[in-house]
Amino acid sequence: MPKYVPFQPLSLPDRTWPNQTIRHAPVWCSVDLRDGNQALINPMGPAKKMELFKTLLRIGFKEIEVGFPAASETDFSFLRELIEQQLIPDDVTIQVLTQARPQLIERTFEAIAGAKNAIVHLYNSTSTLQRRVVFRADKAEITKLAVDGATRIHELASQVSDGRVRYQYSPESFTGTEIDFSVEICDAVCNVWQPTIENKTIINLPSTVELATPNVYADQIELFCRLFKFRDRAIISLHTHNDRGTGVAASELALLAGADRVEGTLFGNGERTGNLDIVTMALNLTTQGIDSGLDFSNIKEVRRVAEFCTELKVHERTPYAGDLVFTAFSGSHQDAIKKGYDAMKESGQEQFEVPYLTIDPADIGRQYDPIIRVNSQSGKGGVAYLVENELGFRLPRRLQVAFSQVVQQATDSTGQEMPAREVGKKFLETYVSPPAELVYRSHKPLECDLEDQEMFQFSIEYQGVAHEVVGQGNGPLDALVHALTEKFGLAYDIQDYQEHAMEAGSGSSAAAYILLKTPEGTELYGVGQHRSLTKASILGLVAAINRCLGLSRDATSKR
Ligand SMILES: CC(=O)SCCNC(=O)CCNC(=O)[C@H](O)C(C)(C)COP(=O)(O)OP(=O)(O)OC[C@H]1O[C@@H](n2cnc3c(N)ncnc32)[C@H](O)[C@@H]1OP(=O)(O)O
Ligand SMILES: CC(C)C(=O)C(=O)O
Repeated sequence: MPKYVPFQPLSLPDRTWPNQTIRHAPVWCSVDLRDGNQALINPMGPAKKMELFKTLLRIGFKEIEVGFPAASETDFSFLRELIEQQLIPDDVTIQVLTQARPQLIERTFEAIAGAKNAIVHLYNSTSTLQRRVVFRADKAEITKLAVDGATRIHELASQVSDGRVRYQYSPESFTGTEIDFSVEICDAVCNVWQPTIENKTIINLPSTVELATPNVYADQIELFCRLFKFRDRAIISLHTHNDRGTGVAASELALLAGADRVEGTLFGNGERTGNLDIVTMALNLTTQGIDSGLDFSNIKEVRRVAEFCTELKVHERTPYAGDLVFTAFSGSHQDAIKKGYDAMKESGQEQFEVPYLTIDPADIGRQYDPIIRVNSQSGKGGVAYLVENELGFRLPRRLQVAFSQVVQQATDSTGQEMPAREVGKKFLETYVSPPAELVYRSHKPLECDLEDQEMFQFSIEYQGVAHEVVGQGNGPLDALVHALTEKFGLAYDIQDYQEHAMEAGSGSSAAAYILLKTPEGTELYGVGQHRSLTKASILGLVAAINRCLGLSRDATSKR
């Protein structure tokens, strides 16, 4: 006998779920305070339970499994506190889990006394393996266990006069149970509970252990729904775990297969590899334009509470919530993201269409600025994005290329990420305020008789000495270049000039980008920023000249 044998899928050649699409959100039930809690190294105490409960309410859950009150005093007294302190909103139903054992069921009803709306959730395991090794019982005995439990629940519920009690039954380990037996036992339980169209029973079909690919679970759900006598009087609920890493996929496919309701936890906390991650599943719906009914607009706060209560960290790569999921390090991704945002801004379109991003981070309370982070794998797009975001400069393409090489050199030499603020600092010290041999103080126009020519006098300092220089040209930049060539022999050619107004918030100033060519043929940018466009241009030119001067200084010192 081999150690591992493949899961035998059921035969369902006329399956219909692959042709379906999800069109609306399921009913959600959070099981954070029960399945999530039972899997913790340190189960939550009353204060943490309360904080998590309140967070679940804020998110918008209307059904919350608050515990297994017959199993633990903490769960019991927490439930009593919720009920006695009237902390459960009228439109919220609390759910409690119990095994099919009379004393546990009785204690469960003591726990929910006074609750306006409660779901009593009965479970017993039904799989071939559990029947054989845990219960050592045949199908009839397992069915009797469930029916006896259901009967006791029905008796106790009929004595409740001050609240509504609904029923839920889970054939635990459903995925390892023959479908006809799952149907048989659920039919037997429903025969006791006698659900109606108005008062449906919840039949929860758990993938207690994920045993096969998600399509197999979908087949199981579809076939169950076809065979189950009470389908029209039942809410079919899913409860997937993530043993094979496909808990979300399994629930999504099973919704296609006809399920109505989904149980899960925030960020997938739960037994072993966890329960279905409700945050991921809900936000997956959001990205399809479907209102999930849950509010994750402040996902950071939800994550903070979940991490505090569970003492488990949300992994950096967790969909939507992880630290790194809105971060692109690699150059081509950064370039594409920047272009995507620019295109959306230009077109003013509503539809969110940015390469590599499935959701607008702002919709879940995350920020744009950490989207792009720069390390030695980054390219011009990301670097330009950061400079624009940090400082408001919209770099011409050639300057993007040039500056990304500057950044690349720095990140290659440190082997470290360069934070956005450092990138901004590097940009300023490289292009806006490089070491200055030449300093511009002021300028004024002079009379000029020549057509299409202007003349200016510039007050400058060169190599620590103040000078007044005069030059003429087709504008102030040209005039300054001529004046400096004439006076100091600084012969640089302007190759490119670009400018733009800086956006509001940057002090409504202008930015100018000057590309100079040295007599040796090297091209260097300088950047100026000032309230006056003319001064921004002159400052950009002076910055570029200082970079050229620095280059020849370096060359001389190396000789
Ligand atoms: C898949 C799930 O997540 S199901 C939820 C599981 N959650 C928990 O177990 C957390 C809370 N549980 C507990 O605190 C305890 O297990 C208790 C209080 C419920 C029961 O405690 P104990 O009776 O002392 O022990 P234990 O859990 O070992 O009981 C196992 C017995 O219950 C039986 N049993 C297990 N599940 C069920 C069930 N759903 N219905 C009836 N009997 C059951 C087992 O067959 C076993 O019987 P045996 O003692 O005759 O062999
Ligand atoms: C009690 C059931 C629903 C359960 O937690 C599981 O099967 O994982």
